Amino acid sequence: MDISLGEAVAAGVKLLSLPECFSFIGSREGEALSIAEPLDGSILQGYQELARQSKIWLSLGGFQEKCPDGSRLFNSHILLDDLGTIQSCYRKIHLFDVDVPGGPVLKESKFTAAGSEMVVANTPVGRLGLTVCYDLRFPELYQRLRFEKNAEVLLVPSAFTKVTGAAHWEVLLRARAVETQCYVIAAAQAGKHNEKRESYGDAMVIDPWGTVLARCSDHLCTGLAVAEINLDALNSVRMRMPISEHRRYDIYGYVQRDMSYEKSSAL
Ligand SMILES: O=C(O)CNC(=O)[C@H](CS)NC(=O)CCC(=O)C(=O)O
Repeated sequence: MDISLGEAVAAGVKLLSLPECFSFIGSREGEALSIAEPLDGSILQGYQELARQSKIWLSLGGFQEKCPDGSRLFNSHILLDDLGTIQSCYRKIHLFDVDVPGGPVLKESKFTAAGSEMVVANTPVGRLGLTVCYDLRFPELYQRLRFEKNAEVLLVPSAFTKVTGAAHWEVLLRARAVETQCYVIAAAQAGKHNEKRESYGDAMVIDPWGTVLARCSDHLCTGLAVAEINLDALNSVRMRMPISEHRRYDIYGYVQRDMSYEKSSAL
């Protein structure tokens, strides 16, 4: 963490995104619940201090946030500003209860409670839409973040399984970027964590045309993918192909334009 943070600061990075399980990845069932803390606990305070010292925004995907009654956790994506203040907290709404073909059987809902709200936040790199990992498979969420809440940059911090990552990771991320005309920033866990868990890796940043601008393609190691978010380029893509105007809101029904979110964006 310190190494990548130092590298990021040296590279002039304004916002650094860390993957799901950035502070802890469990090897035994229920372990995550035993280390879970509320948002004002010491784990997050440490990251707040790092953000403050480094004057950098941090997107912390997949924090094990203890629910108020202590019985479960939320899989939370927290956004810290460059003063270390918590700006937003998104709680993962789709839980991964899946028997992965040729991979593990995972039942996230056993210890995790699902969130129920979409979250966007204005930052120096544009208006962010916060999501986590398995959410990536549910395009309605991204459609609403873009067409209802006017997101410009979609964040998908993840710990994709090796099997599903190899089959679906890049195609899903690029599809979300193209169909929303948003930047996509997808931080990713990589490599073998323990006997049972292995993550696919391949963190990447994608532009609104679907081009992969930067990636950590060595699946076995950690690293930093750095790219520029250019909102002029984003607006040019949107103006030339105005899908937000061509959308048949009248037919879809479930995706309504909320004009209060129309105004952008970068702080
Ligand atoms: O349990 C933890 O420690 C942290 N949470 C995760 O790793 C989550 C839930 S098990 N993983 C995913 O959502 C993988 C999705 C995925 O791989 C896919 O959609 O293909």
